[in-house]
Amino acid sequence: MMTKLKIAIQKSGRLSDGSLNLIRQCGIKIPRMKGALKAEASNFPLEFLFLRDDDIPGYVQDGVADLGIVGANEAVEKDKNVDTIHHLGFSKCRLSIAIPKEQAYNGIADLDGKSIATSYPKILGDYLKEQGLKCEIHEISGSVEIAPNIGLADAICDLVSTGSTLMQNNLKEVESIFTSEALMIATPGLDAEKRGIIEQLMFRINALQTAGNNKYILLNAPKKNVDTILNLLPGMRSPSILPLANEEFVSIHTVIAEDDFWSKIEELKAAGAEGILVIPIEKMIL
Ligand SMILES: Nc1ncnc2c1ncn2[C@@H]1O[C@H](COP(=O)(O)OP(=O)(O)OP(=O)(O)O)[C@@H](O)[C@H]1O
Ligand SMILES: O=P(O)(O)OC[C@H]1O[C@H](OP(=O)(O)OP(=O)(O)O)[C@H](O)[C@@H]1O
Ligand SMILES: [Mg+2]
Repeated sequence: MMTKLKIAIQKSGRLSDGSLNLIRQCGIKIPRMKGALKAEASNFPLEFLFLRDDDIPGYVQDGVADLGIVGANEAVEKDKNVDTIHHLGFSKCRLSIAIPKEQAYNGIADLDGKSIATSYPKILGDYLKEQGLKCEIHEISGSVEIAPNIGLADAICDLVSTGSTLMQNNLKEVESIFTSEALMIATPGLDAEKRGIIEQLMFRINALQTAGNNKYILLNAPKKNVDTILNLLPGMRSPSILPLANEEFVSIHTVIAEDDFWSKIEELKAAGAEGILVIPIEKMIL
C-alpha cells in the first residue's frame, strides 16, 4: 500500500481557513464531507484529521498524525516533543496581558501579587518567572476577557489580534509576552518515505510563500535612463528589456520584493518610469 502522510488541522476556528487554503493553493484536492473528521486528498498522498487545535501537538508527538498545523502559542504551551518545520505566516496574533482600562499602569512591577486569568499557564508562568514576579494564575479554557469583569481575576493574559475583544470588554493591553503564527509541526524521526512526502509538500508551500512576497512589475522607461532604473530594480536574475513602438522608450519586466517596490517607487518615477503595472505572482520556484 502506498504510504500516506497524516496531517492534523483545526476542525473549525481561527486556523481552519488558512490551513485549508494553504493546502488547496498547493494544488491538493480535499474532498470534504460535511461533519466528517477524516478525509483523503484525491491527488496527493495526504490524509487529513480535523481536530481541536489543543490536541494537535500531542497527536503529532505521539505519531497519531505525522504533521500538524497549529499556532506557535499552542505548540509552546503544550510543550510536546515535536519538530517545527515551517513558519506559515497566517493566524498571526500575540499573547498579551491586559488590565481594566481605568486602572493606572506604570510598568510590569504593578502586576506583582495580582491574579491573572489565562488559557496559557505555561507561557505566562515562564514569563512571570523570568520577570521575577509572583502572581496567581487562574487557568480557564475560554472567554478569558470576561474574568476581570466578573471578579475572577485582576488581569488576563490572552490572544490579541486587532484588540477589539479587549476594547469590547473594557480592557487595555499592557504587556505583549509572545508573538504567534501558524506553524507546521512534525513527529520527530519520521521514516525516509514520509520525509520524502513532506519535502514535496514543503516544495509547494515554499513556492507559494516566495510568490506571495514578490510581485511581477512592468514599466515603460526612457531608454536614456535604463541603467538608473535597472539599478533600482534588483531582478530575480536579470530584468527583461523589450523594445516599444516609440524608440525612445523600452518596457522593463522584472520580479521584485513587494517591500522593495514601495521603497523604490518615488525614485522610479523620478527616473522617468511610467505605466507601472504590479502583478501578483501565484507560484514562484527559484
Ligand atoms: N484573533 C486572532 N487572530 C489571529 N489568530 C488567532 C486569533 N485568535 C487565535 N488565533 C490563532 O488561532 C488559533 C486557534 O484559535 P481559535 O480561537 O480558533 O481556538 P480555539 O477556540 O481554541 O479552537 P478549538 O475549538 O479548535 O480548540 C490560536 O491558538 C492562535 O494561534
Ligand atoms: O484582538 P481580536 O482581533 O479581538 O482577537 C482576539 C480574540 O480572538 C480569539 O478568540 P476567538 O474570536 O477566536 O474566539 P474563541 O474565544 O471562541 O476562541 C482570542 O481568544 C481573543 O479573544
Ligand atoms: Mg483550542
